[in-house]
Amino acid sequence: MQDFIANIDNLSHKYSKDWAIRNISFNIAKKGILGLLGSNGAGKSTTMNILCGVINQTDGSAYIDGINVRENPVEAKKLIGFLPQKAPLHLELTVDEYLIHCAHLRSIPSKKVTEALEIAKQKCGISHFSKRVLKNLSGGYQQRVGLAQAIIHNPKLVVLDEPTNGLDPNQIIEVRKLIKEIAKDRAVILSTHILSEVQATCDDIVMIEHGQIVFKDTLHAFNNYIEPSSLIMEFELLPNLEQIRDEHGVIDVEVVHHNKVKVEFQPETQITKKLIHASVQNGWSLLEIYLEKTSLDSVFAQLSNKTKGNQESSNYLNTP
Ligand SMILES: Nc1ncnc2c1ncn2[C@@H]1O[C@H](COP(=O)(O)OP(=O)(O)OP(=O)(O)O)[C@@H](O)[C@H]1O
Repeated sequence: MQDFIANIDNLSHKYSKDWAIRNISFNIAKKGILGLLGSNGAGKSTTMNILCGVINQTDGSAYIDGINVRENPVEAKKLIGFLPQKAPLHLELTVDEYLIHCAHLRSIPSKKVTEALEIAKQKCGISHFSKRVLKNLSGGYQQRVGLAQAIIHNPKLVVLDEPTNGLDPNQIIEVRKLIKEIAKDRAVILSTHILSEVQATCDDIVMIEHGQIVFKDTLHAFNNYIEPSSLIMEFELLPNLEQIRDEHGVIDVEVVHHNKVKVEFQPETQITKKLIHASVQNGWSLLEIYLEKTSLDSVFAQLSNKTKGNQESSNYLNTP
C-alpha cells in the first residue's frame, strides 16, 4: 500500500435502483497526475465524491493513505483537497477573505494562516489579485482560486473534477500548467471527458464507461492502444482507388467527400510516407493528407473490442 496515496477497492454505488458505478478498483500513485477519463454520465463524479467523502458508497472501500474514508472521514479528509465541478467560491469575497475562510475551515492554526495563504496564492499565480473581489475575476482566475483552496492545507491528494470545464483555450493551457506544478510534490486525480486533456496532462489513466473500468495503465500504454488507424487524403482529381488499396498496409479506402478519401491502415506501416511517395510516383495531385483525430467514442469502441479479444490482459477490464 505504501507506494500509493489512495486505494479504491471494488467501489459500487447506486443512487436509486440503477448502478452508477460497479466494482471500480484502482490505485493513485503518491506523485503525478491520474486522469479519470469517461464520457458524460460514465461515473467519474460519483467515484470522486465517494473518494472525497461527499457521498457514501453502496459497496466497496476507498482509502487515503491507508485511512478508510467511510469509517474515518474526518482524518481522511484532512489529506484531501477537492475542487468539485463547480468551484465552491463565495463570489462577494476578495481572494484573501475567501482563502482565509477556507484556511479556517481546514483548521489551519491561526498563526499559520498567513503563511499557508501566501504559499497557496504564490503557487496558483494569484498573489497580485489578493484584494480583488472574486466575481470580478475571469473564469480562469476564479479556477486558480478554486485550486488555491484545494491546496491551502498542503494535502497529499488533490481531487479535481473537470478542472478546465468552461475555460477558454488560453485559460485551459494556463490551468493545465498549474495542475502539473501542483502535482510535482503530491498526487492529483482529475476527471475529464476530454481525451486531449488526459493526453496533455496525465501520467496514468483510468477510463470508465457505464460505471465500469475499461482501461487502466500509463498514458504511454494508452497512447499505444489508440494510435490512429485512418487518414484522410484530398486530391485535385480522384485517383483510381484500387491503386491506393494496393499499397502495402492499406486495409480499405472509401470516398468521404468529392475528392476526399478515408484510408484505413494497419499500424506500424509508415503509411503516410508510403502514400505520399505513391502520390508523387503516380501523379495523383495530392492536396492534403492527415491522420484522423481519435474521438473518445472511437477510443471506447477500440478498447471495448480489445477487451473482448484480451480478456486475460490486465490493462482492459470489465470487472477488475
Ligand atoms: N444524485 C443523483 N441521483 C440519481 N442519479 C445520479 C445522481 N448523480 C449521478 N447520477 C447518475 O449516475 C450516473 C453517473 O453519473 P456521474 O455524475 O458520476 O457521471 P460523470 O462521469 O461524472 O458525468 P458528468 O461528466 O456528466 O458529470 C449517471 O447515469 C447519472 O445520471
